[in-house]
Amino acid sequence: MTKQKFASESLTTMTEMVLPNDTNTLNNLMGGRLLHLMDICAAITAQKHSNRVVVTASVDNVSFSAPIPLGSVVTLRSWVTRAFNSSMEVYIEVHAENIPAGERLMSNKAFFTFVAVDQLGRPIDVPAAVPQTDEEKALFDSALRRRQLRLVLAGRLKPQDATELRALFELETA
Ligand SMILES: CC(=O)SCCNC(=O)CCNC(=O)[C@H](O)C(C)(C)COP(=O)(O)OP(=O)(O)OC[C@H]1O[C@@H](n2cnc3c(N)ncnc32)[C@H](O)[C@@H]1OP(=O)(O)O
Repeated sequence: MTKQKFASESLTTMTEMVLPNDTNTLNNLMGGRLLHLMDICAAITAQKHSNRVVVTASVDNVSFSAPIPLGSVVTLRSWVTRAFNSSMEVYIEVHAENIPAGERLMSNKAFFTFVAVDQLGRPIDVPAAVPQTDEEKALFDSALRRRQLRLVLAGRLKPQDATELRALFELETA
């Protein structure tokens, strides 16, 4: 298997129009529908990086700060920020556009974690992700901190073992 891949090789873009079936009673895109689209786009990204079947292991905080009205064009863009052993962190950002009005805003961004699995659902190692641009490098550098935070919150890592978080809060290591 390839030992490493550029982050840009996993770049995925998806574009959808918000239709009546996607909306709530205020004619805005349902949050769950948006999460579904984000999950698909991010999963394709993780597949591109690993060339494996992938499963969603976790989704970090997603905020819905502005409603996305019926008729908007939603563009999702994602790439693998960093790969660990079998898991990959995927960054995804969502833009909503009113094309006739010439308006475009970033509506959401989030980090998903996917795990590559074999045919029996067992985790399997993936290539390292190599960042190239400044943005990719910044997200790569901060990925270990986010990984430790989500694993602590999931009860999979003891807070005292979260070295990056301890350094962030300048806690004593002794
Ligand atoms: C695309 C989709 O929507 S798929 C459908 C929704 N998702 C699912 O059904 C997944 C269900 N969950 C699972 O199958 C399992 O819990 C798995 C495959 C995610 C993990 O399996 P485990 O037996 O716990 O494996 P293990 O403890 O070895 O962990 C494997 C990796 O998952 C990571 N992981 C496990 N849980 C989490 C979590 N909550 N958040 C982030 N990463 C996690 C681990 O850190 C590890 O990463 P690493 O290999 O890079 O170090």
